[in-house]
Amino acid sequence: MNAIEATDVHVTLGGQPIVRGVDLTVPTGQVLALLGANGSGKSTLVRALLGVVPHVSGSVRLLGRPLGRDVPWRRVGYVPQRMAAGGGVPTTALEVVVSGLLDGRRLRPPRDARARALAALDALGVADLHDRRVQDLSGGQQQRVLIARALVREPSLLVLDEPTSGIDLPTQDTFVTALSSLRDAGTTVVVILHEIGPFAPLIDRAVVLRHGRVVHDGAPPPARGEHGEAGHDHTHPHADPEPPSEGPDLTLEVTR
Ligand SMILES: Nc1ncnc2c1ncn2[C@@H]1O[C@H](COP(=O)(O)OP(=O)(O)OP(=O)(O)O)[C@@H](O)[C@H]1O
Repeated sequence: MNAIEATDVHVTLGGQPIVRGVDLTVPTGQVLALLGANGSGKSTLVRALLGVVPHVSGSVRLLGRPLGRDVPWRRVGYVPQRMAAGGGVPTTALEVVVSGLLDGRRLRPPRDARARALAALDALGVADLHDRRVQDLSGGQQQRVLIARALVREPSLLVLDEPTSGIDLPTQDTFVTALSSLRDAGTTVVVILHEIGPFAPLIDRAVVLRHGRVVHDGAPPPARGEHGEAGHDHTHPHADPEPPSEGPDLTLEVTR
């Protein structure tokens, strides 16, 4: 079965065509990197695949079901682009992760929620921060908490939007380790990346977007692509001289 089947997806935001006819079939168990310059439509595409923004035409199936109520959402994990994990509400890291175990039908977390949440935090190397308020954590620590929140669901399909932007190398390595165990468990992963970097050995396939269209679909570009080589300029964080314009661009790159 395919985890994602998207056909001719078009998304328009603010009157502008942002995703322009994307076909994307992701077989179960594949680890796919979605690459492209700032503003090429990567986040918008994954949001449309998950139904967070509507697509104006085309069709999307997730885990065998048409996008909508029939999708087994409990089996889908999503880590959006960097955002304040706790907003204005004082919330501990543990609570954020436990919230990953809640869904519409379940008002109380399962009995083993605490143990599972602690294990997820531990997998990301931040178990010791479990009773700290998320808003007091650094950006990279918050990002790890959000990834733990997605992992605790043990999703069949995990979608990550730039999970490593602004986090340091040791944290990236922790994340690479967490991702490789997911891969070994047969989880389908779609990950938006700026640089393939340490993920190279884990990536089965790379899709590069430019101006809302797929311009490459196949082998991942080299980890440190040479300038001028296919894939390089689309994956480099500073390649696009145009700053991203209006929109919910939440990538506040604190450490860059
Ligand atoms: N709600 C919105 N209204 C209007 N335009 C939007 C909206 N959201 C995004 N856009 C625009 O859509 C384009 C694609 O944005 P998107 O965030 O999908 O790109 P991206 O490839 O993920 O970029 P980045 O690498 O910077 O995260 C950008 O030009 C952005 O300004």
